[in-house]
Amino acid sequence: MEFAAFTARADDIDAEAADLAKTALVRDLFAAAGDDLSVVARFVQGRVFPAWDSTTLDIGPSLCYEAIARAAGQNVTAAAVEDRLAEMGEIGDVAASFDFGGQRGLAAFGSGGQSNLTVEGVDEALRALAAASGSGSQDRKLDTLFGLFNRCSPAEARYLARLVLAEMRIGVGEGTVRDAIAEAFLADAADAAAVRDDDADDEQVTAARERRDTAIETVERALQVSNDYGRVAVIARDEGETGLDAVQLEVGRPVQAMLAQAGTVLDALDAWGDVAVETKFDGARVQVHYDGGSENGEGDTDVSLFSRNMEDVTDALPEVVEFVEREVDVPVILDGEVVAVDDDGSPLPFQEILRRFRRKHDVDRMRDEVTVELRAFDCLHVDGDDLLAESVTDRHDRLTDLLGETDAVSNLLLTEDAEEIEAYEAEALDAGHEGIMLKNPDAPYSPGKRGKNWLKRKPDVETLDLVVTGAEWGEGRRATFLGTFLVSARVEESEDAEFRTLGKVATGITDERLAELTERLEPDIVAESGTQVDLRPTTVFEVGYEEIQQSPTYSSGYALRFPRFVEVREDKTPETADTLERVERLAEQQ
Ligand SMILES: Nc1ncnc2c1ncn2[C@@H]1O[C@H](COP(=O)(O)OP(=O)(O)OP(=O)(O)O)[C@@H](O)[C@H]1O
Repeated sequence: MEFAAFTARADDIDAEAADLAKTALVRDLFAAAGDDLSVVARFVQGRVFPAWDSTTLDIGPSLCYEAIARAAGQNVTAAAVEDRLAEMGEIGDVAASFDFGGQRGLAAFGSGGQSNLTVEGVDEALRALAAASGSGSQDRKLDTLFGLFNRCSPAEARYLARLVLAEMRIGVGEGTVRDAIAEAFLADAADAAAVRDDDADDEQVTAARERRDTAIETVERALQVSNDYGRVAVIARDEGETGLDAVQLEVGRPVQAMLAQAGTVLDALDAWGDVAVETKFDGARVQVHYDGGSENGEGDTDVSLFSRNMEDVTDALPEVVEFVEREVDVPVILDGEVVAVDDDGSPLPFQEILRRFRRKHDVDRMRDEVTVELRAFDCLHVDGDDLLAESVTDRHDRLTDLLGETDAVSNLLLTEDAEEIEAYEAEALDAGHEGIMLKNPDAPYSPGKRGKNWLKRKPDVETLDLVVTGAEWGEGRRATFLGTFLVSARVEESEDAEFRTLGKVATGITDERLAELTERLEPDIVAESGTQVDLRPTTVFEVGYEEIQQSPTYSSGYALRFPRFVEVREDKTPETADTLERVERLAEQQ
């Protein structure tokens, strides 16, 4: 395909505002792309390389301005290009505003005022440019880019500049490309697309939409698995649905990470009954690919580690590479978090992992300063089996089969009991983790999706300022601390400060804080029975919660679900703490 033909269609796509009509134009472009289909499917999104490939062109804006300036002629400097950019606001428009290649339409172009650039030629040139490395590589990049601009018509220059800086600005996102692939090459979607434009009756339109949606899902799955729009477009055209269904994960090619939404324990229990609960590790997401140790040439590591953005971070994390090589002997793709830990394996603050995560220099020196470890929580592939469609629990079983029940694997609790979740959360927070994740135990792994199947437990929106009226001594290593605090609301009308109990708070308090609180509250103990103590009301806690429930357990007639310690309200006294009336009001508003 001529590059000029591609850019003319890009202009048409840009000019079309309606989503469906835009998709139809992209579909027609794909249908006309012939041998260049895979490149066109990427270029249309401003990509030269597939998403799984972390190769970059490594062309910064200034190199691009310099190349444009050179192609624009002797009197134009990079500074002048920048000035024009400040005026016009967008590099494509700037590139299109210059007269490249001397006598446009004569010597520089072939017959008919066309440049002789092809989509394939531009792709090859850009790939060669990306591969340039070592001394003088920036100069070679500049030369190649200058050569390309020098041959461009204004419309071509507009899109070349945008392609090089990875933003096409024609309003074509991943969804448009996916739908266009389905419409161009899968019979069901094409047929459905035709129906939607007609004056068909509702039933026909619904049936057509369903056929189109099914076809789109087929494309979507193949895209999720391969992360390669070009390859999927070609498979859809040449092998149809059967070919797309056969697309498999490939070890070494990262998959988009599944993401979480904020949610509550009660949301999770309501929606799924059983909940898979895990620690939320406070580190950096990492996807581990290991080819099982097959022969792959001298000294090459066969473990690759990718960040959440699919950037290759293998060299920064040698401990994780060594761990995988030591513990695993089959091909795998694992999902997890890499955390910084102290000598006991306890988690260190998030800032510490940032000192290691993308590091390119001094890795060995930093390795001595900050120790990192893998915490795997999911398993996408083991020894030839793709597991994306399996449930959370089955995938986790495969993970423990692989690595055993060690610190390197999340400890998954399957429960329908809110109190068990509360206890799990308390333990996770005590151990210094960020919190908990709640997962639908039956859910598949949906790459790139921020769906409702993974919830990160939401911080409490509403808090109450409650008086501490009792406590319990802890157990084991915490036997000398007050560990659980009974919190109460003030009865507004009461003459002599009356308080009604509302719940027990044990979650969200570090050991250090417990020691402080014990020291502070011990003088207030007025009665003791077993591990339980009554306290003179002096101290106000800010307490978070998920829900207020009617309950006979406490004297207020209410109970807080998932109460959590937030802070001591040093600025409040029991007289200014929240009242039972406020609690009642909040309970009604839920
Ligand atoms: N057990 C776990 N299961 C899934 N994700 C976990 C787990 N432990 C830690 N995580 C991390 O939690 C992230 C989701 O939580 P969070 O939303 O706080 O992450 P973020 O990157 O700060 O924000 P966001 O994902 O909303 O952009 C995951 O991407 C993963 O890195």
